[in-house]
Amino acid sequence: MIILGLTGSIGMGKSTTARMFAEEGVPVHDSDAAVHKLYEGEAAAGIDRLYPGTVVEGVVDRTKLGARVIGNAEALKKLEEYIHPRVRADADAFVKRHEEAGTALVVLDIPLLFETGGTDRVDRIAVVSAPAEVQRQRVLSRDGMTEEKFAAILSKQVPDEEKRRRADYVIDSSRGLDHARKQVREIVQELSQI
Ligand SMILES: CC(C)(COP(=O)(O)OP(=O)(O)OC[C@H]1O[C@@H](n2cnc3c(N)ncnc32)[C@H](O)[C@@H]1O)[C@@H](O)C(=O)NCCC(=O)NCCS
Ligand SMILES: Nc1ncnc2c1ncn2[C@@H]1O[C@H](COP(=O)(O)OP(=O)(O)OP(=O)(O)O)[C@@H](O)[C@H]1O
Repeated sequence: MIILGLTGSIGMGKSTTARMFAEEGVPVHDSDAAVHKLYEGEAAAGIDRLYPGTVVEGVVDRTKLGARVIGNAEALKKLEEYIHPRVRADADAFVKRHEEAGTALVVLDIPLLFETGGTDRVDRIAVVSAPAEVQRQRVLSRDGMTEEKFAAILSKQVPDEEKRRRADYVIDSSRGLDHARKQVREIVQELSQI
């Protein structure tokens, strides 16, 4: 089985591209969705202990938690130490399930693939990318996003240029959905033949 790691910096179009892989019939594990799921259940009590006041009615409030950790290196590190091993376990179980089922290709959608040393867990890497100006416009048009928040997040991410350099495939999301879908299809075709 081939494990393709899919990643990209904030606003590069990673989630949109992950959906395209799923539409091609490739099983996709979404790290961010795993975080959401954990925040809605298992991890809520632990997060409430670490960051009192960020859990509302048993569910982690991401805006409240984000306000505590974005731009605060120590707090973010503590959160990562708590949540990343749990997300990794979820992804490992997904891989094991598909290995046992004889699946040929799976995608691990990991926003922080490079930042968290996840590159060893995948066979190939696809990076979703777009020019910095496109990224900036996309991100700043989101509700609740500010220049400061954007800068704080970017400073925690491996630069796009380095990601592109270290990738096996670079998917350009700045030339429309059809263009990206074509690239996704080509990758799926190539990797399904291995
Ligand atoms: C800080 C939190 C609560 C903010 O939630 P919110 O829904 O507002 O934002 P969202 O998750 O969509 O993230 C926005 C952008 O920040 C980036 N980002 C999130 N966490 C991190 C991090 N630890 N380091 C660098 N970038 C990060 C994401 O990749 C994304 O591009 C949330 O991102 C979180 O719990 N982060 C820690 C877990 C994590 O590392 N997740 C990302 C990979 S699984
Ligand atoms: N191939 C594409 N063509 C046109 N627009 C795109 C393409 N891919 C993504 N977009 C647009 O870019 C924006 C960001 O995309 P998306 O939410 O997939 O990014 P992301 O990388 O997952 O973001 P984050 O890491 O912040 O969660 C969205 O508005 C989406 O519609």
